[in-house]
Formats: sequence, structure tokens, C-alpha cells
Amino acid sequence: MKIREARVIVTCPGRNLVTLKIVTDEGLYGIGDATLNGRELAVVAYLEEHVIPALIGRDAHRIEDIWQYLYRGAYWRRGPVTMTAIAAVDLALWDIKAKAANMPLYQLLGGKSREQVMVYGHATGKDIESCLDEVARHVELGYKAVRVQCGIPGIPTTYGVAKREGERYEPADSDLPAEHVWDTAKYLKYVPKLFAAVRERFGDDLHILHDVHHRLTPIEAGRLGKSVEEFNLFWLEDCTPAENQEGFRLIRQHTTTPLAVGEVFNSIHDCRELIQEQLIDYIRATLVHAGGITHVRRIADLAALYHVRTGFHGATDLSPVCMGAALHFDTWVPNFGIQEHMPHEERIDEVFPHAYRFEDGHFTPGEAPGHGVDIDEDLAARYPYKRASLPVNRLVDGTLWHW
Ligand SMILES: O=C(O)[C@@H](O)[C@@H](O)[C@H](O)[C@H](O)CO
Ligand SMILES: [Mg+2]
Repeated sequence: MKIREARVIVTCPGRNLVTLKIVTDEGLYGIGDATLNGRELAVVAYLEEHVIPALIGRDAHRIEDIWQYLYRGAYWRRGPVTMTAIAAVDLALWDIKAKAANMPLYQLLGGKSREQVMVYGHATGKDIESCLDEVARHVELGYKAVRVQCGIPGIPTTYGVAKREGERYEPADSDLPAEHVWDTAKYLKYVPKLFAAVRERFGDDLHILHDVHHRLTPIEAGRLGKSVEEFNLFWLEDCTPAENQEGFRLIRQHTTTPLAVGEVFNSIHDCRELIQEQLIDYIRATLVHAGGITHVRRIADLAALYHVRTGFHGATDLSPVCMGAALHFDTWVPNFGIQEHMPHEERIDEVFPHAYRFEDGHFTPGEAPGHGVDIDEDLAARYPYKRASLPVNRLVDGTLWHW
């Protein structure tokens, strides 16, 4: 079965999403997510200029060989743009192979390891009270796990909180980067109060997660983790920038609060020491940014040797294609932890019809052959690309900081 054509579809039904469609000479096609928030057209250029021309005529069944061709053959290896482009090809080829086998993708990976996939939702609010109301709404919907983020008094904009009450949170919210201000001292003093309030109102069984979003130094992260141990968090995410993998040794010396990291990782080399030294508890690198199923399952297998579980990134800037494929992976992977789920807006769900379903705090991937997600190209064409950038962050004194 040969690859006859491949094309990139860019659409913006509320936010930019990039999809690669690969069509074979037997009429089967597969699609892959190629969305890199704020850098979408860089991936489009990489795919159209350097990948697609080299795919035409290749055997669509040779997923591994094509992966190695695109990775080892690139010379300039790794990086978010390269690995997102490779991921898009990989997801599309796994979609085709599962369709050719007439089975849902999880079957091709090795079958079910669980009946359903536990997800966590996002409860955010401008203050603790409004965040608690959002937690209540999620509990009502059946979520067993909720990520909590709230505004911090004295800091004008905080990660994860929508600009206006009731609005969806979308970080890529301006043509060029918006400038945010950050104050670590205010944050460290205030955020434990949020967890205390959630435990007070919702008890001990609800899984609470929190995303620090790269903003602390390792010792500050150790201090935060220790100060919130009594609240028994499911995880503290991205508590410090993880290029410095050894920084996590310092954090581990001070706290048993579980640590999650890796949504910005794009290869096994970004997390090898973190996993082998058991410096983290959950690895978040997901299919669209870490080279697709072929590479992420190698990360998951390494993680399994060291009691590290998966906790895939699942924000709305990852398309339903990534979500669908991730749910099949989550259904199979033995060392599954949890799956992030931010519901896409209706327009996006219309452009990307899908088989996955939410029920009582869990997802099932569906039984459709492949990853179960499609794209309505006519509808997609109605939403033209519009540049949108992620913010930058500065400390109060103007120092450029981690967003
Ligand atoms: O854990 C998360 O979902 C966040 O870190 C994301 O919202 C992240 O900020 C965006 O995906 C960046 O595009
Ligand atoms: Mg995050």
C-alpha cells in the first residue's frame, strides 16, 4: 500500500489547529495532529517542504522505517517543530494501519489494559471561591480528578485563569506575545490556601492536581511540595523548568508530593535521567509533540521500568486527533496514570468528528477502526489561520521569566 498524496490542513475554529492527511493508493487515508501552539506555520513549512515530498511512493505500512527515516535522516534531530512533524506522519500511518486491519488502534497496540481512561478537568477561577464553584461543577459532571488554578492576589494575570469570568482559558490570546507579570513570593504564600479550601469543601477522595507552569526554582519547588504534603495532591506539574533534569534531585530531597513533567518534551532524551533516577512520578510528553506513537511508547516502556506512569498533556491546543489517538494509547499502555482533558469548543468538535466519549469522569476511545477521529475539510476551510502567540512572563522588576 503506497502513499499516494499527503496534505496539510490548517484551520482556526476558535484556535489554530494543523492536521496532516495521508492518502494511500488503496483509497485508505489517515490523519495526524501537527499542532504546535504559537508555532503552527513552522510545522506546516517543515512538513510541506521537507517531509511530504519524501513520503510519496513509500509503503504506508512501514511505519518504523519511515519514522527512522524522518528522525535519523533529518540530521538536525529533535526539537518541537521536527518532532511534531514526525508525530503527525506517525499518527496518520498508525491510523491507516489500524483501518487496514479493520480494528480500533488500541487493539493494534496490544489490546485493552483497562475498560476506561480516567481524565482530569480544569477548574480555574479569578479567586479561590470561583475556583471552588468550578470544582463543584466538575464533580457534578462525574470527574474524579480536577486540576485547580486560581488568581493570586497582587498578581494581575496568572497562568490558567481566563481573562474574563465564564470565558474559556486560551493562552495563545494575542497576535504577538502579551506580557504577564509574576511574583513567586505571593504565589508561594497563597496557593496552599487553594488546596486547603478544596480539601475542606470536597474531602479527601477527589484527586487534586496543580500546574506550577515552570515558574519556580528547584528549591522553591521543594519548599512548595513540602508545604502542601498534607493535602495529598495527585501531582504538582512543571514545578521548575526541566531542561535542568538534575534540579529534580533537589526537589525529591525535600518532598514526597508526586511530580509530573514533560508536556514541552519532544524526545526520550529530554526525560531519560528524570525517569531512570525516579525523579518524577508522571511523564506528560504526548503523541503530537514527542514523535507520535512510535516514539512515545518507547518513553512509556522506559518509564514502566522505574514506576513512572503516563499523564498525557491534553490542552485544547492539541487537536481532537491527538486526543483520540491518546485515548487509544491510554487504553493500552500498562503504566497509565491519567489523561488531561480540556473540552474543545463546539466548532472544533464539528470540524473533527470523533468516536471517543466522556462518561462519569472517564473516557472510552470508541470501537471505530483507526484512532476514530476524522476531519471535515469543507468545514475546516471556513476557518482561516490567524496568528496567535503565547504570552511572555516578567518578574515585578522586569526580569524575563518562565511563562
Ligand atoms: O498543562 C497544561 O494543559 C498547560 O501547561 C497548557 O495549557 C499549556 O500552557 C498550553 O498547552 C501551551 O500551549
Ligand atoms: Mg501544563
